[in-house]
Amino acid sequence: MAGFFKKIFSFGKKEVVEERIDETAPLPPIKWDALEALKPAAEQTVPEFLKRDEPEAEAAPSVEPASAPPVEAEAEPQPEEPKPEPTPTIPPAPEPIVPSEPEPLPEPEPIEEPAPETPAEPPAPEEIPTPPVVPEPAPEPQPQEVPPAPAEPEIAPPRPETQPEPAPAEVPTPPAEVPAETPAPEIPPAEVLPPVRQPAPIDPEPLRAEIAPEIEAAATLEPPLKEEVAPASIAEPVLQPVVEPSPAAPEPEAPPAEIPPPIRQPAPVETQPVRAEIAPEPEAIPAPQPAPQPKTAPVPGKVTVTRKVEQKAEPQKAPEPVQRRSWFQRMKDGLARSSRELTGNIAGVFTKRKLDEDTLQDLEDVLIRADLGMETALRVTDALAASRYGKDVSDTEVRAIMAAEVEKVLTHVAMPLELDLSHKPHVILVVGVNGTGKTTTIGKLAAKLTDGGLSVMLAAGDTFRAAAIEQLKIWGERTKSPVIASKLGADAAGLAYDAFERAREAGSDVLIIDTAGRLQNKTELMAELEKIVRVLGKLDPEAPHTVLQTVDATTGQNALNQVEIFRNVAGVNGLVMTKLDGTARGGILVAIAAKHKLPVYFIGVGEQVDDLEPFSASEFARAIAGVA
Ligand SMILES: Nc1nc2c(ncn2[C@@H]2O[C@H](COP(=O)(O)OP(=O)(O)OP(=O)(O)O)[C@@H](O)[C@H]2O)c(=O)[nH]1
Repeated sequence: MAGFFKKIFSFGKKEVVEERIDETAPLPPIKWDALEALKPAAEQTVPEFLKRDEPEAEAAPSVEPASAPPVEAEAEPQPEEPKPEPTPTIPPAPEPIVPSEPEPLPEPEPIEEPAPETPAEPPAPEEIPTPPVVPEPAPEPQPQEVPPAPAEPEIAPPRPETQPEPAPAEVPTPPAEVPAETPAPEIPPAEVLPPVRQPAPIDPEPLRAEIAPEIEAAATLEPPLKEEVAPASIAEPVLQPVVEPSPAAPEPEAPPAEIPPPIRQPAPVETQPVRAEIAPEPEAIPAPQPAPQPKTAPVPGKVTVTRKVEQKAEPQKAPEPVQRRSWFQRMKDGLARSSRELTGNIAGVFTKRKLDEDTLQDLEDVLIRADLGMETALRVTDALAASRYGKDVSDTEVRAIMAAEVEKVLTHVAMPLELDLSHKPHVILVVGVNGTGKTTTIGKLAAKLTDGGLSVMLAAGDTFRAAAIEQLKIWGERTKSPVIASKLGADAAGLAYDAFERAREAGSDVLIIDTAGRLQNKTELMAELEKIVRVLGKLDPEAPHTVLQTVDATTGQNALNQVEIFRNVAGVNGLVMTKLDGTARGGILVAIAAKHKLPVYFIGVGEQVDDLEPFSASEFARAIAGVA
């Protein structure tokens, strides 16, 4: 078999190459040496080729080195010696190539060499260069081979030469063509040939498959290079499209397997629509195309901007009007806990019971536990007994009587804050235990005053806490009111004095002075407050004109003591009940009012600037009694 193969290959090449070889006659001797040195065992076959090559031309030897090795490889490679043999064939190849025409042959050889080295599938990338090499020899032999009918079989030999080398297993394929002449023994290889030839183009296919996205572009180039030349010529064009659509590179993995086959046929049509789709879709596919994104930035930019604008505009405008509630409703909601507890207990006392001493005592206990105070509790029970004693009484009737009596108590303290603007400025000193809402109340009040057209100046008299100073500055910014502050730990009285002068110089209508509320050191606190009042009196004997104390409604009965202390030390002449929202002890306001009879100017039911409202005895009484 090996002998036949060699002869056939040599003949086919001889005929084709003879005319070319005439130009390079000196090469024959070189082949002798190379062949002999390379394969001593193949000397038997070598002489045959040599005899024929010498007379006809150099082309024969050039063909032989390529064909000879495979022939031997066939006999030996089948056992497993293909690896050592391909290497010897390589050196002779360059020598015959030296002439000029055989150059195409040596080129495919070096290219094929890497292929056998990587017999596995990975050689795919290496096979890519092979196709480009094939076209070079192809055009040349074609003119020569075309005239004879065997042009195709002749073209095949060069390919089998290239093919057997890339895959040692395919080495027998070249002989497959031989069977064409000897059909009987070679039938199996003949069948093998077609698949073998196809695999050669198939090898580049996997490469295309990997570069699936680019294959489309390559397909456009295929039409001119249809048939066999396609793979060789495709190699170069494939690289070009690969570079261009590289952004689509990430996608090839999944689609390539399916795409490759159909892509070749509709190649020209597919490439265009694909590009067209990519162009308009940069928005939807921004991730896969990192580079083009910045170029298409305007589109996503517009989208994001519109979304942000809508989101900001809608939520801000929509909820605001919805949250707007009447002051009474907000106060009622704030006192809901206090009211529920109180009314619930009242209902429990008067369920299916006639009003007697026991029920009156139980009601008195309920009102006292609700922080309304002893005085207010007695007022309610006395009023109820006077009209309903010995009769069935519903909790609704009890709550109505309670609301009326509470209102009577609060009416005397529910007074509006009056500012004597004959004083420039009208000085408001705000005192109270720390955490009761002094600074917050100052901010809320400043907002009301500035909204009313008054000029306000703020003084950060709580020099013990940096946070208090900063908090007041924030309120100053909100209300556009200047804030006079000093270093941390500075003398509060000195600051108050300076602020008074500054406000007077500025012509401010109102000066609101914040103070510390450290009850931990009562003596020191008292001394500080007394000093502030004394210093302010030096500038204006009537200053401070208003001394507001903030009372935290959540503190319960302790608020009574706090008012007692600050009233005596700082001369408190007005109250602001804070944190009435969410507390169950709102009744303390009634107790404070009944005991101290101090004006309650405002109540706070929240932390927002609008959560400070003038105190209304009727509304508060109805709210806490649960009367609509
Ligand atoms: N829920 C509610 N919280 C309030 C109210 N008034 C004030 N607060 C909050 O109570 C906390 C204390 O308020 P401040 O204004 O710092 O009290 P302060 O008396 O100045 O405290 P010091 O600076 O430590 O003396 C803050 O978190 C306020 O937001 C109110 O009416 N309702």
